[in-house]
Formats: sequence, C-alpha cells, structure tokens
Amino acid sequence: MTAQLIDGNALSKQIRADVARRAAALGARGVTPGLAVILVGDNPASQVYVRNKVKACQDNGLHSVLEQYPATLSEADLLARVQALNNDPAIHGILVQLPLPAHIDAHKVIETISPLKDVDGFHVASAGALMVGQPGFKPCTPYGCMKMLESIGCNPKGKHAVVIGRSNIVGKPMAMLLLQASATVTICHSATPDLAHHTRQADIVVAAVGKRNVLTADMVKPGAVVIDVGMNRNDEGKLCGDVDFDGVSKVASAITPVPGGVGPMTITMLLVNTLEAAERAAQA
Ligand SMILES: NC(=O)C1=CN([C@@H]2O[C@H](COP(=O)(O)OP(=O)(O)OC[C@H]3O[C@@H](n4cnc5c(N)ncnc54)[C@H](OP(=O)(O)O)[C@@H]3O)[C@@H](O)[C@H]2O)C=CC1
Ligand SMILES: Nc1nc(=O)c2c([nH]1)NC[C@@H]1CN(c3ccc(C(=O)N[C@@H](CCC(=O)O)C(=O)O)cc3)C=[N+]21
Ligand SMILES: [Mg+2]
Repeated sequence: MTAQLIDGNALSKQIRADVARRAAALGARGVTPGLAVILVGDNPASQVYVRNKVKACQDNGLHSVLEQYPATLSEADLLARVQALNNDPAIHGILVQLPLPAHIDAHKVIETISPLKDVDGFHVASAGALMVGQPGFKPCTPYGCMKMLESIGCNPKGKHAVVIGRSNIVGKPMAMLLLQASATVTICHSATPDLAHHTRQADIVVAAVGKRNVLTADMVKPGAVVIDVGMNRNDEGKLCGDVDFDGVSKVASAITPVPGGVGPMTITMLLVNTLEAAERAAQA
C-alpha cells in the first residue's frame, strides 16, 4: 500500500470535538440541539446506523429522540409524526431512516419535513438550494466526502472528478458539491458503456454504487484520490466498499477505507447540520 489513508474516524473525532464545544456554548444559552430519528420496520442494517447516530448525539452533547415503529405503520401516521416534530421546538433536526417500507411514499415523507429541520439535506428545497448555490443543508455523505478531500489538502478546483452513481442522496449531490468547488465533473451510472475509460482520466474518483469491486486498480490513474462510499458485505459477511482496496491503494495517492471512512463522516456531518439548525433557531 502506497496511498495515504484518509481516516474517517480520526477526522470525525476532530470535527465532533468542535461540535461538542459549540453544543455546550448553545446549552449555556438554554438551547440543546435536538435530533429526532424515525425508524420504521426492523431492517437490521438500519438499526445499526440509527443506533450509531443516536450514540454520536449522546457523546457530543446533542439531545436525540429515537422513534421506532413497526413496518405496518401507515403513511398517514408517519406524516403526522413528522408534522408533530416540525412543530416541536426541542427538535432542530429530523431524520427519517431510509429505506422505508414499500407502502410508504418516501418522497412524500421527505417533502413533509420542514426544510429548516431537513438535516439529511434530502428535501427538494435543500437539493434546489445546493443546485443554485443558496444556503441550505448539504446531504451528509457527500458533505463528509468534501471534508475528507479538504483534510488531505486536495482542492478540487481545476481537477477532473468522476462520480460513479447518480442517486439523489449520494451521487448527484456529490457531483454538485465538486462542481461548486470548481472541479470538472463526470457522472457515471449503470448505463455508462465504458466506466474505466472515464475513471482512468480522473484526479478524484468517488464510488457510490453499492457493488463490490466496481473500481479496480487498472481503472485508476496513478496518484488519483479515491473516495469509497459503498457499503457492502463480502462472502465472509465482512463490511467492504465499492473499491478493490488492496489493488487500488497501490495506485492511488490517497484512499478512504471501509469501514472507518465515509460512514463515520456521514454521521459527523449529521451532527454538524443539526448543530447549525439549532444555532439558527437560537438566533431567530
Ligand atoms: N457510507 C455512507 O455513509 C453511505 C453509504 N451508502 C452506500 O453507498 C452506496 C450507494 O448508495 P445509493 O446512492 O443510495 O445507491 P443507489 O442504489 O440509489 O444508487 C446506485 C447508483 O449506482 C449506479 N450503478 C449501479 N451499477 C453500476 C455499475 N455497474 N456501474 C456504474 N454505476 C452503477 C446506479 O445507476 P442507475 O442510476 O443507472 O441505476 C445508481 O445511480 C451503497 O452501497 C450504500 O449502502 C449510502 C449512503 C450513505
Ligand atoms: N435518512 C437517511 N439518512 C442517511 O444518512 C442514511 C439513510 N437514511 N439510510 C442508510 C444510509 C447509510 N448510512 C450510513 C451511515 C453510517 C454508516 C457507518 O457508520 N458505517 C461504519 C460501519 C458501520 C457498521 O459497522 O455496520 C463505517 O463505515 O465505518 C454507514 C452508512 C446513512 N444512510
Ligand atoms: Mg466507511
């Protein structure tokens, strides 16, 4: 391995310490930042993520409420819960864990969250703000990826960035943030005929697909920076990303691991967004 490891746990620790300081300062003014997390159903992966989020709040002086509902919860009842949290002054951020059961329209649920409390950055208003460069919540995963680039002094300006994946929660906002940072951005997806042709030209590659070994060493330009968003399980049930880490880390100049890379940074940026929502509410 020749690449520098971009340690998401270490960077998270630094940023979370700052969050904890600012949360304490707000607390001294009588405002405790509050996050509500709603989990519907019993998806085991979702339970792990949600528990990590609640624990991160506790560890850094944020108040959190976890609401768990059975998979049979009706859409109307979920919308009513979101509306109640919109009106709850102790709650500054609302996160509805995805995926939701099939009988619930996730889009409708997200659009019901007040944009002022949309700490996931998934609301159309947040996505639109990002698109036109207005203030708004940035989606936590791409936001965390930008912080990881910054942490190693990688300024995207003038670089060619290739994003693999175009989902509304990762790929698309990732591309927008890189564009905002003045990279030249290529977005690849399942209908891209020759993925390697694009990735080989990239100074920065972000893989956000959800399939193992989407990016292998032969697809990477020597010295490129590689960010692995993927969360998959290998044949032994071990957590792994989209990137062939062993191969690519011999070619890249810097690379994020899985676990311990983008995952913890996603939670860290959720704390940052919640803190900022509370700071804004305290000013208003
Ligand atoms: N670490 C973290 O904090 C987070 C990790 N994740 C993980 O990141 C991964 C992506 O998540 P998400 O964006 O929600 O996933 P989606 O399934 O919504 O999107 C996957 C994207 O990958 C594209 N794709 C699929 N196959 C290929 C291929 N062979 N070549 C190129 N592109 C392909 C799809 O293209 P098309 O649009 O054409 O279908 C789609 O745009 C998952 O592993 C997920 O678990 C997600 C969120 C947070
Ligand atoms: N409304 C909503 N917001 C989300 O932000 C959201 C979501 N729904 N649905 C699912 C995805 C996925 N996601 C992760 C967060 C942290 C880790 C994480 O902490 N990963 C650890 C490992 C965790 C483990 O051990 O399984 C790591 O990479 O080191 C992973 C994945 C947030 N998501
Ligand atoms: Mg990770």
